[in-house]
Amino acid sequence: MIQSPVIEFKSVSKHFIQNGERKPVLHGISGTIQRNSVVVFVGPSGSGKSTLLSLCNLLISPNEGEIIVEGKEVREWNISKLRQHVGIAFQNAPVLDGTVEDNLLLTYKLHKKQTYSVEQLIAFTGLPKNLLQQDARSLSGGQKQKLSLARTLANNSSILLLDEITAALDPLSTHEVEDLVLRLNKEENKTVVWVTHDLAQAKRVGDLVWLIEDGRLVERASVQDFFAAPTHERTKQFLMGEAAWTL
Ligand SMILES: Nc1ncnc2c1ncn2[C@@H]1O[C@H](COP(=O)(O)OP(=O)(O)OP(=O)(O)O)[C@@H](O)[C@H]1O
Repeated sequence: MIQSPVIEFKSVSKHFIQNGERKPVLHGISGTIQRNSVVVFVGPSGSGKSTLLSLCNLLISPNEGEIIVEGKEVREWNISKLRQHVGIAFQNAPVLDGTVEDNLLLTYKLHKKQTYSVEQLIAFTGLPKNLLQQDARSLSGGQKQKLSLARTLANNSSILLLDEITAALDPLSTHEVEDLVLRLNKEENKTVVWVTHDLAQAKRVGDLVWLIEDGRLVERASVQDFFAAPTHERTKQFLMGEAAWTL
């Protein structure tokens, strides 16, 4: 398979200023995300996973290093083009006032470009068509996530950044959202970067796993190697620690 990087992190460091103090969060992260892959970021709480994700569509900027998206440094992109190209979804999917259809049409109004019809989008998500006229705020958490993913499809984003998108969902909705993301990956060629705390989910969805600890990329491996044959002692400790939590 031809490897084609869509995101490259080059010695990326990030700190925040909190109460006048410099708080380092990421330390010289380097690595590449290949086109059409599903890369899962795992690691302890507070290790910097969401921060690394948020740098990719410039929700925040790096202090040092570069993030190259499709060959161009993020800060050189036109920001609205970057955010159209690199969609991001969070645990609580935001929906706008109005019907489900209004929510899906908003993307078209913003970008004046329609790749898929509203009917195609709703069919792709597996949501029933009769939901189109329903108030979007009345949807369940799982339905809101599917709507949010449909918006990234409407946007024609080719990279999807997903931050704990199933953390608040029941197991059935979690599996449905996973299936939807994997169809976006396989059928629509979306590259997916997925932050999760759920190692079973990482096994189900990932091609590659990155372990982030204390703002450092500790291990980057195929999902099989990560769980069956991790090379780093810290990965083994992390997996043992997580296994203890889930007993
Ligand atoms: N805007 C901010 N200002 C100050 N500190 C921040 C800010 N955003 C994140 N942090 C800090 O950066 C560190 C990394 O946070 P981040 O959310 O990236 O971790 P994470 O690995 O995604 O954690 P979790 O798994 O709990 O979501 C944390 O200590 C967090 O408090």
